[in-house]
Amino acid sequence: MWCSRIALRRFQRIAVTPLNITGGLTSNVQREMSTLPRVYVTRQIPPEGLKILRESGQVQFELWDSDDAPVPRKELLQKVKGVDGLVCVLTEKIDAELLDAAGPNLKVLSTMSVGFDHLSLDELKKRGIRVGYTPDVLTDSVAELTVALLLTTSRRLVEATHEAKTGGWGTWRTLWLCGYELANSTVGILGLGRIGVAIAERLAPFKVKKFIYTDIAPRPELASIINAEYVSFDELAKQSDFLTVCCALTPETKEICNKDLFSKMKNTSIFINTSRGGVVNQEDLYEALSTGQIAGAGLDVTVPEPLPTNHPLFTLKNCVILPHIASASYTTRNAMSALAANNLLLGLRGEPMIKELKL
Ligand SMILES: O=CC(=O)O
Repeated sequence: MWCSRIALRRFQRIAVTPLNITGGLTSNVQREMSTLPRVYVTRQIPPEGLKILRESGQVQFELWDSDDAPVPRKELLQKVKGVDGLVCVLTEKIDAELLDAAGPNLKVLSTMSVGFDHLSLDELKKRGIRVGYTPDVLTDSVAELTVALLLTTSRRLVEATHEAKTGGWGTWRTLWLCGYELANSTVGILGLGRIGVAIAERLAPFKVKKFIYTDIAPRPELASIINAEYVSFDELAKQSDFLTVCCALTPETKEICNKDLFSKMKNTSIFINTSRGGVVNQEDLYEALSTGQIAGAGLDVTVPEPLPTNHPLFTLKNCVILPHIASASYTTRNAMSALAANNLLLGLRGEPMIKELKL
């Protein structure tokens, strides 16, 4: 608790608004600044990124000075008019309408996310807009959270704390709140990338027997790090005791986890998703969980977000739902904001970004 208070205070000290940037400057400096590239930042991003933008002397920026709610679409469409650069987060849909509103000055988009399903890549490419994103810096945090969610789900921790708090804890019982253990299990990874490898590395000490994965094609270099075997999609479903989804959301992976997959899984298996909600058909998942087709699911991502509190998935004891927090550690979110800021500045200078999407 003390830790989060200190972090919050630090955040409040460093955070700047557009007013702080220009406030107190001489009119000469203000005139000079008005020739700098204009940037709109769609969220109050963590302090490291703001500091980099502010101290760069390279841009003038304005931001939606809140982290509580996304900038309303109407305001966003107004604010992006004529900007040279845009820093966004994953709640902003960057589509043809927005890019048209921004106009031809927009040269660089920098998203503070590893996922890019909120971006219309074709539209960005058509307009020659370069795109930065934030992979790698969040890998550890996402892998840690995935392991936490997996254990929470498989060992029924939410149910257990609820029982303890609400009087359900009677005598010690032999099969009460039993779950499934990682020792001697097969862990399947759907979409093997940096994050899948990092998850497997963390799970291996739990004495997992075997790692398997599927992807568009084998990825031997990554697989060799964790000694994972490439299998078909069907085999992944059939063999996995724990199936963790790590793929990006693309037209090809949309709702790839549906009744076809769930019907092939063991009724003792646990399904975990920390990638994007759109890869799952939630009605099929509800069916699989409520009929006992699979044992449990842990989801950090859903469609929509936030998931309405009256959504049927919330009624299931064997479904643990988190509010999209996989990368939510102070270190990681600051690193993401710094990378997003640096990508933007490099892009605006016409230099290679640290992490740039190939369009
Ligand atoms: O989900 C989080 C991200 O894409 O960074």
